[in-house]
Amino acid sequence: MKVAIASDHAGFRLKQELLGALKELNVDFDDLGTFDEQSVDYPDYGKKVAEGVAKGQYDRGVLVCGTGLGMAITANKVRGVRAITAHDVFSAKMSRLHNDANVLTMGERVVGPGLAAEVLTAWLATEFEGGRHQRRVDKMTALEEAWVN
Ligand SMILES: O=C(CO)[C@H](O)[C@H](O)[C@H](O)COP(=O)(O)O
Repeated sequence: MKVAIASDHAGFRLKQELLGALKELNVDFDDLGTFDEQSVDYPDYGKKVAEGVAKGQYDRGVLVCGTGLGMAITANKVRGVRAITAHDVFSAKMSRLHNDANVLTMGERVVGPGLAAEVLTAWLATEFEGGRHQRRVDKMTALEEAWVN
């Protein structure tokens, strides 16, 4: 599995912690920035990760900002992306089992590094269940495609 990860300035420190978690998990990843705590605009980084996932360059994306919310809104503008914000393990697992979420967002101002690493680990390890959930994901995709033109 190949993962893209990025943050804005408000998520930089948590992103650095999550890089360590990815290394411990032996997950192949690219860090797409930002690379320090200088103020930047989260949509620029959300776009990079979301487009990489949508194009198939990455299997999953991880985005960190202050709350996780702006990154999720941004990533969900890109066709094919199903981004969710999760700060608990149950939601993270369910987003994979039922929603086939391909981008996880978290907020450094919301969650501590220990729990964030647990959430990320659970999210990466959980597979989509398919079945009735595939039908529902297909309906979300159809809705997205209907609004493209
Ligand atoms: O949480 C965020 C967006 O949902 C981002 O991290 C922004 O950076 C946040 O809105 C706060 O920005 P600030 O410039 O650090 O006040």
